[in-house]
Amino acid sequence: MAFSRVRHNDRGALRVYDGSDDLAINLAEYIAELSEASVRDHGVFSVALSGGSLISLMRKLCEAPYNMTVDWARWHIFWADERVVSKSHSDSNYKLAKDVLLSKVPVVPSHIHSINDTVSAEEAANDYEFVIRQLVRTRTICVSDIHDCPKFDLILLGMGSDGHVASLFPGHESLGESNEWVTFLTDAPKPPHERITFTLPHAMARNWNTPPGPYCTTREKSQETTFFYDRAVHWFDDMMSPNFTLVATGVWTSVLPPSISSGRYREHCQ
Ligand SMILES: O=C1O[C@H](COP(=O)(O)O)[C@@H](O)[C@H](O)[C@H]1O
Repeated sequence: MAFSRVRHNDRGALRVYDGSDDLAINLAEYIAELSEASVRDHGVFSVALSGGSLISLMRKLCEAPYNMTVDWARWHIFWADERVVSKSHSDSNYKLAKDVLLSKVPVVPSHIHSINDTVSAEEAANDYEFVIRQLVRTRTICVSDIHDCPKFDLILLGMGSDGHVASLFPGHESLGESNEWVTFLTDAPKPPHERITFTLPHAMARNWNTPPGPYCTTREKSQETTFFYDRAVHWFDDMMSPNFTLVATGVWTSVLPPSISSGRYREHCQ
């Protein structure tokens, strides 16, 4: 059965699927429904992507019926994190999304808000925050009801095997940044070392009374030897906040704390 109808959770949700295909089918349906609801509500669907395995999990959006039924012209695409490399570099999150998804659907090129790849990491982060501020001002991106902060219609976050989401790495000093919406790293533990990323409050709604919008993170891989469960586990409190949906395959949920994997968050999808 499909992912349940889009709704705003009053708590986080965990949705577990049998395998990668099952997850991808349901993720496409979830995104398509959210796109439709957002366009109906305010004429735009603003979505912030990550890189990595998340992008291939979005593959079903290029196929029928979504390639025809989604209102692609209303999409505005952002990146929750990006590696500071040229857009044609194989490490570029933009290139990955372009190759796998964006080149296959009729998104308006000027609605693809990629980073400036010709400047330093610090300049790219400042520049990207400026772009987002302009689009908040014109209400292309909605604004939080209680803060003057962006409220994307969807932020899609993968999770690395070391527990990082966007380019927020467990234990890294950039986690302390709370004034900016976008920050930069020049020493990311995972190469490439130069990156920009939404900050933790921005990406995960921590410290905000009202979460700014729906969040979805995906994990499909099985438990890997490199997965430091104890390093990643501190995210889960943030993740399971209202509006956060954690989408995973059954095999991965074996590494989740029992309170999340079998408890109050779990939604039954079949
Ligand atoms: O470096 C990154 O890794 C994460 C996770 O990637 P995955 O391939 O392990 O799923 C990704 O979400 C992030 O955007 C990217 O910059």
